[in-house]
Amino acid sequence: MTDNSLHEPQWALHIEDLTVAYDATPVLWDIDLNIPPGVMAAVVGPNGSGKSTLLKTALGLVRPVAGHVRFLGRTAKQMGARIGYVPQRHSVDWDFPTTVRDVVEMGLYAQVGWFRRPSAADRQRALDALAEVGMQDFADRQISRLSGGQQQRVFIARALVQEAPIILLDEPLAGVDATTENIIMSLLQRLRDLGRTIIVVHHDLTTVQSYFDWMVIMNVRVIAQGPLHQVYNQENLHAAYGRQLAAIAATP
Ligand SMILES: Nc1ncnc2c1ncn2[C@@H]1O[C@H](COP(=O)(O)OP(=O)(O)OP(=O)(O)O)[C@@H](O)[C@H]1O
Repeated sequence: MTDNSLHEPQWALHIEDLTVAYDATPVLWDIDLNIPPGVMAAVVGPNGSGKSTLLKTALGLVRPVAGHVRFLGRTAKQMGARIGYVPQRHSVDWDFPTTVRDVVEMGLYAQVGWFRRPSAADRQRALDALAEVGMQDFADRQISRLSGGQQQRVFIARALVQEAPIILLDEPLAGVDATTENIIMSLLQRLRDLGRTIIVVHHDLTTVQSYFDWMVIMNVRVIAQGPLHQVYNQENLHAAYGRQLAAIAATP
């Protein structure tokens, strides 16, 4: 029997009946989610509400108990490098001995093949991507010898060379200064304006309205999802954050 609901190419991200547990404790429960192409979507919710797990499960890095995920109608595996992923900074082994240039060139391998060396033109694309994020002067620096904000920008440059239509970022603004925040957000907005879909786990409710046009509010379950102006309201935020809300944001 074929299930046509699995193939939903009109959605950049389509998630159905997704349940995920760590050690028998459910951390995502019966998630149904649709994000259309070409939006800049914030995924918000309190600490431990399952935001990172949602991204990792969508990418196939965590195995769900139930449910399925499609990007533009395809599995994450079928999409391969057509999904860019910028993981949470603390989840990356920054001591791995590699240069900034190498990290960005890794984004090219899916296109040029693992066994072919990148051509001069490919390498130039990597440098161009570094220039886009203002990191061209750091190409030969060891990745471990960068600040947190600089590391994030390098990972974004890698997503840029992948030319992925969908980019997932897990708290790209955590611990970065205002200048880096501006560089990252204007770059992401430019990519969105070019038609890419940007999905960002975001912590700061005070900036969510200025940066995003789509929103998913979650706490183990999805509390609300849709265009930001429809979803960002006191009732939905309260349902997700409860009493914490007053402490973390001035809400509408
Ligand atoms: N590998 C793991 N093994 C066991 N439990 C885990 C694991 N990863 C996350 N958890 C738990 O799953 C829940 C959801 O975690 P997750 O990191 O997805 O939440 P989050 O919303 O991204 O949190 P934060 O905002 O603090 O980054 C938390 O209770 C967390 O402790």
